[in-house]
Amino acid sequence: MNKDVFAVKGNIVFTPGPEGFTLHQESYLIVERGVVREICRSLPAEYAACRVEDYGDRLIIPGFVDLHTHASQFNQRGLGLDLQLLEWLNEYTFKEEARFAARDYAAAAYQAFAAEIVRQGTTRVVVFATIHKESSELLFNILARKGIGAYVGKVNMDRNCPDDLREETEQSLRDTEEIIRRWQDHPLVKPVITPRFAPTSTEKLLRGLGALAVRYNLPVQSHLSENQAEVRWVAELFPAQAEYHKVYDSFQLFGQTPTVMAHCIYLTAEAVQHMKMAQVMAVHCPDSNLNLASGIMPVRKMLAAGVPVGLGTDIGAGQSLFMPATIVSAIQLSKLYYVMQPECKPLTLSEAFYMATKGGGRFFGAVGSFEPGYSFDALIVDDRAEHARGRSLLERLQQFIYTGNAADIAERYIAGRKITV
Ligand SMILES: O=c1[nH]c(=O)c2nc[nH]c2[nH]1
Repeated sequence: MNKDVFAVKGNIVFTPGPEGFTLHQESYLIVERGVVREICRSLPAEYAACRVEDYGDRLIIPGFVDLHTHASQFNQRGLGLDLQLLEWLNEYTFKEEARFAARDYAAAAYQAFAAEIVRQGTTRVVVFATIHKESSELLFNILARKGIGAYVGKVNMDRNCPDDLREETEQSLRDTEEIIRRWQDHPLVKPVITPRFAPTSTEKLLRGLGALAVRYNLPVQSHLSENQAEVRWVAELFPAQAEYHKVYDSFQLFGQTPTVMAHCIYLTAEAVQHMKMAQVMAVHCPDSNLNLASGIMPVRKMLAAGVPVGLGTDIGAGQSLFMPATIVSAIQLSKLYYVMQPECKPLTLSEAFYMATKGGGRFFGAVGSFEPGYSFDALIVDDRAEHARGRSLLERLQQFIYTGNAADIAERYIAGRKITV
């Protein structure tokens, strides 16, 4: 039997669409060359000789996709969260990110970050590093060695930030291009163009980054309309643009290549339509939005308009890397929003789970589901505690999402490979 084929056996749960879960009790999932081939109740004769990883009564669910977080803010989790965005950046975040000029500091922080996201069950991550070329490349290397699927962004900033984080524009673009050339063909860890946000970018920088995105056909990540003071500031800095998103769009950084924008709280109907038309993905980061008192993303309106939405932990404005906690926060925040605006129905568990798996996973391609052709990114959840006994698979999943933690995750697979914690 081909060594590239194996099967996992257990209780398989996933969301092919946001409207509900697909459940396969005590079934086999066949993996070939890292990709899901099929799910079946008994092992077909052609696979009789293949290795079976038998997980008994445990749950097998897709690995989580964290669509927005900052590896460089891992060490500052929980700090300064009585502040709002712009003060928090100045008082805490920029000071922390300046420390990544030192290679040893960056290596230790990024090792800790990578170990923690694996432990917490995240199998794919879209992540900000800092402006520093060397330490950003450390992050690429550390994630690649662990076998994690990632888009890593060397951050670009050339104004409105402390001197020790302000790049010379041409150098910033050269450093970015160097990293692109070295990493664009890596199978799992790839570069993403990362202007921090409009206020810390000159037009020249944005123009150069948009040109790189298009020339190398690379995805883009940034922040959009997170905080009201930020939105007003962007209007002052870019008076020629009628709206925040148009700043990015006018420099080919808004859907010309696959794009994720974090937060998206204060958008006009026109901006939402633009996102739908360009299929720009919105990343909902509920913990971050609560902590920095930023506001609530109108998720239901975005979904109804046809905007693709994923979820992000947004460390260090968010406090936890555990994606089920982000799923719960997104649902809870949608319920608060519903109380204020009853026409916006709360998110269901399957909708939020979908956002944290297949919904966000589309940024990586066929990721986040167990349909044939999808990358086998999976978690084995060992929830066989007293409270789970006699419950349905769906109830067990509900309890894991609402009350579980990293200790309940027995194994992790990424692209068919078992990843060690
Ligand atoms: O939550 C956030 N974290 C950041 O680091 C950041 N930078 C710009 N805007 C931001 N928002």
